[in-house]
Amino acid sequence: MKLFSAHEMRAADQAAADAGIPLLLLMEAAGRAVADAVTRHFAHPEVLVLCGGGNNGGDGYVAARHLLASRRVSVLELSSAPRSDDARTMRRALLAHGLTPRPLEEAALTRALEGRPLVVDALFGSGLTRPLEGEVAAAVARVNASGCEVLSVDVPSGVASDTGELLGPHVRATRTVQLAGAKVASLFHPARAAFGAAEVADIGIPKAILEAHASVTVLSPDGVRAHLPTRAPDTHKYEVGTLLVIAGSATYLGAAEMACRAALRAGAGLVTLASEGSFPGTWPEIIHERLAWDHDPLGTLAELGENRAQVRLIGPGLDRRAAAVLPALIGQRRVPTVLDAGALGGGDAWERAVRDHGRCVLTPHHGEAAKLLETSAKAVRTAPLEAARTLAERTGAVVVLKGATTVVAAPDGRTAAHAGGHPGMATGGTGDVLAGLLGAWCSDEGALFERACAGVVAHARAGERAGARFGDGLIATDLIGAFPEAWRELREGR
Ligand SMILES: NC(=O)C1=CN([C@@H]2O[C@H](COP(=O)(O)OP(=O)(O)OC[C@H]3O[C@@H](n4cnc5c(N)ncnc54)[C@H](OP(=O)(O)O)[C@@H]3O)[C@@H](O)[C@H]2O)[C@@H](O)CC1
Ligand SMILES: Nc1ncnc2c1ncn2[C@@H]1O[C@H](COP(=O)(O)OP(=O)(O)O)[C@@H](O)[C@H]1O
Ligand SMILES: [K+]
Repeated sequence: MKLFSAHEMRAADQAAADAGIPLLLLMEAAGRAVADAVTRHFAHPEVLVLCGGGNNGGDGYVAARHLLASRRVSVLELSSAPRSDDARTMRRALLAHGLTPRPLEEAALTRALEGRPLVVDALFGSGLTRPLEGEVAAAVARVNASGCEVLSVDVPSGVASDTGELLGPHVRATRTVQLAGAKVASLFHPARAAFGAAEVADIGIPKAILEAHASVTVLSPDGVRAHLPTRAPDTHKYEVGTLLVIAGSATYLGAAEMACRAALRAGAGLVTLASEGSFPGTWPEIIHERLAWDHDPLGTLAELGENRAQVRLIGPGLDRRAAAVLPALIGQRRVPTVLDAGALGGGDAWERAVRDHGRCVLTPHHGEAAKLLETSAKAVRTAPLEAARTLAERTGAVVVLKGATTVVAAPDGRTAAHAGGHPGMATGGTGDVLAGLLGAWCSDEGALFERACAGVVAHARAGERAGARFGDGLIATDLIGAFPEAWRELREGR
């Protein structure tokens, strides 16, 4: 599935029109899809349709017409007459069926809501350009306070479709029927919550046109299945990918250990942890190479054979003293390299090293991305797709921008987003687990973007499984425990 900005959707509409499918046809299909969703999901005998002055309102008139056959329907419209020819045409068609819209005024709305109808919200869609205010904002507040169930058309009115940030007053929908494709706001919090259950309706724009106009893929288990690592029956440990983890410090040795354990559970052939200090060794499978950050760490690491470091992960719980050698460390081996946490150093030399390397995967959370982009975490949260793309373009690396919705961006512009997981994952160490499993899965250097996408979905699935068991009290190691089953489910299409 693809994710659309308002601009991309308008361009797709235009391309459809140029190809011979006029907007009026799309609007008819849109309104029909909304009426079908009402029939499928709601049993209310009474439906109140609220129509705005744009094409979103046009969809509302169509839905009202189709619902007349099975429900008691009333329509309240914003006092401004429909602006587009298409919406006007649909309004006339409704009149021809004997239903006359009435003005959306306070008294009329209050009366209509008393009958506890299903409300179809067709006030504003992707054309919203500013926060709702005055009478419209008051009407939306009244709908929200009524306790009535609401089905929004395309976007809950008042939500700006291109960002997860909320502009101002908005409808809180029970369900939203998005037209032709998912909207950016439906994937990112806090706007995502306003959509309720979100679905996408096909309104007859040819698939090729939709594909050509969308730049972001919504990740799904089905979408990443082809990129899950598989192994031949006669393989050996040096063939499936060995991982060198350069991580840990006196305080954060646990981060390094969790990354190593996750990598082993994700199928790494051999995992070597290079860190200073003694390592508890509770997982005897992890090989420990001692290094001293003050005594030629690069020399120590250089002595490790090539076959022990087909992929590197640098960063979880990394000792602060590593910062001084970070650019040289990144450049030391040309193998796929995941840079997490302490290895997301930033600065000119770091950025040059990452760009020159050319096979890096960066896994910042919003705060780390803000530091790398020299902006605020709020700016990253407002435009995470743009932030991930900019960072990927600047560094030439695949960027995994972590959050409740995670964005994956490749330097060539491919972008994907995933909204899975569980709120319980907001706990220390879950990022280390992701870093470890990406380390295990990024052995295919020709498919770093695809493998990163698969890793993000599998990590989120493990979080969902652990969340179902432990709720908000899940801890990072629970994810490692849940990972094998999550991986199996994805492989088997469950
Ligand atoms: N391919 C598809 O997906 C298809 C989509 N279709 C449908 O079209 C919808 C987009 O339609 P749209 O462009 O006419 O915009 P829509 O949201 O109805 O109206 C907004 C209008 O109101 C105005 N306005 C903005 N903000 C405001 C505010 N705060 N307070 C007051 N006024 C405000 C603004 O005008 P302005 O005042 O800024 O000049 C604007 O013109 C889309 O969501 C979907 O439902 C289908 O019909 C066909 C195929
Ligand atoms: N509310 C949430 N819903 C889903 N996933 C989440 C949520 N909060 C955090 N995550 C995921 O948990 C991980 C947290 O990573 P990070 O912030 O680096 O934690 P740490 O550094 O403590 O390991 C990321 O993969 C992120 O996508
Ligand atoms: K709407």
